[in-house]
Parts: sequence; structure tokens; C-alpha cells
Amino acid sequence: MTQTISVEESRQLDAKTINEIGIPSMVLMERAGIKIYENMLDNKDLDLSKVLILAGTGNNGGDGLVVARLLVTHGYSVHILTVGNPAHASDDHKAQAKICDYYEIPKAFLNEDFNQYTILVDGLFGSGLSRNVGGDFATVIDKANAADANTHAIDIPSGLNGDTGEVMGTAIKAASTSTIAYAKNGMVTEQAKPYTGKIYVDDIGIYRGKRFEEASLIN
Ligand SMILES: NC(=O)C1=CN([C@@H]2O[C@H](COP(=O)(O)OP(=O)(O)OC[C@H]3O[C@@H](n4cnc5c(N)ncnc54)[C@H](O)[C@@H]3O)[C@@H](O)[C@H]2O)[C@@H](O)CC1
Ligand SMILES: [K+]
Repeated sequence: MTQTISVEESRQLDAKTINEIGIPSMVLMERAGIKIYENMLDNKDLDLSKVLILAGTGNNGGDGLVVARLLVTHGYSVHILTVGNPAHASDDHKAQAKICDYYEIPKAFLNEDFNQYTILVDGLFGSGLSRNVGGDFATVIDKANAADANTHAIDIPSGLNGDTGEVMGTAIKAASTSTIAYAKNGMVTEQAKPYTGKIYVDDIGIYRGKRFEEASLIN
């Protein structure tokens, strides 16, 4: 059974958990990263021998950087491709990037051959996606979809509209997705299935309101 919420509701719940209840956002990011890492170990369709993390500069990318570090500290081979301007990264992303630098996790570049990797992790956009995808982001998404490797998406496959399940220009076709707290309404539509793959719903301590406990159940 999957309860679903809108992207705006997910952002409100994140904000309430952090600002009103007082769980620090970095704690939530760490918990998200641990769950996503565990989901990747659980999905036997994923070959984790050589990992490429695709990281946007927001908190979705920050989640990806936590996964990168957890994989590295457990002996996996990991590269990070950051897309977007790191100078404009969110504060939590910057903090996670500094931690990745401590572990000397190698960087990948836009012109990289994605076929040298056995799995791609999509941390380009999550609930912050606000317009159609273009430029380097579109190039990376199209390269990921054309690659032999499976992709595991974080929160929402990048480019997928979490409310409607529509593709905003182009979108990641994931083998599996770790969605945070609740699946988003558009992710359980028929048209979203080729993009989300298998959905893991990860409880990371985000506030679960009464309204959501009573929400209608899907599936
Ligand atoms: N601290 C929190 O609130 C938590 C956030 N989490 C993660 O953070 C994500 C949300 O993070 P953010 O709010 O930083 O947003 P995203 O990381 O989803 O997006 C980053 C930024 O991309 C820009 N953007 C939007 N559409 C674009 C486009 N088409 N082309 C280029 N740039 C575009 C926006 O300025 C946006 O702020 C969630 O999906 C989840 O993965 C989780 O770690 C749980 C806790
Ligand atoms: K994503």
C-alpha cells in the first residue's frame, strides 16, 4: 500500500520537520543517504561494482553525495559528476561536498563515457524541479538513459513531474527509486512507471501528520 502526497506537501513536511520540530536538515540528509544506500544493496538488479553519482547542486544532489561516501567507506568504487555551478550549491550540499573531498572521492566530467560504470545514481533534481530540463542537465539525463548501466533515482526521477507523472523535457528512466517519506502523486501513475522502476519509500524521520495517516491508500 502506498500513500502519496503532492510535491508541495512534501516540501512543507520537510520544512515543518526542520524549522518547527527541530530535526536538523543535515540529520535528515544523512538518514536519507543511509536508506538510499540500503535500498541499492537490496535491489539485486543493480550491479554496484562501479558507481557514478550524478549530483545536481541542491539537496537532492546532497543526498547523492551521502550515498557516494557510504559506498566509498564500504569499499565500492565511486565517481561523482556534479552538474551545475558548485558556487550556487545549497548549504547542505556544500557541507557534503566537503566531506566527499575529505575522502578524496574522484570526480567525473561531462564528457565521460557512462558505459564504464555499472550503475548510475540520479541525484540531479528532486522536489526542487521547477521548470523544463535543458542544457547540461538534459545532456546528462539523455546519456544516462542511453547507457548500459541501470540507474537508481533519489526521491523523484530527475525531469519527472512529481505531481502529474509527465516528463518535463527529458527524464531519467530508473530501474528503481528511493523516494523520501512518501511517494509523490505523479510517481504512481501508469505513465511514470518506466521512469520510477521499483519504488522504495524511505522513512527518514519526516513529520507524519494526521491528515496523511488518514489519506486514501493506493494499490
Ligand atoms: N533538508 C530537506 O529539506 C531535505 C531534502 N531532501 C532532498 O532534497 C531534495 C530537494 O532539494 P532542493 O530543494 O535543494 O531541490 P533540488 O535538489 O530538487 O533542486 C535543486 C535546484 O535546482 C534548480 N532547478 C529546478 N529546476 C531546474 C531545471 N529545470 N534546470 C536547472 N535547475 C533547476 C532549483 O533552483 C532547485 O532549487 C528532495 O527531493 C530530497 O531528495 C532530503 O535530503 C530530505 C530532507
Ligand atoms: K532525482
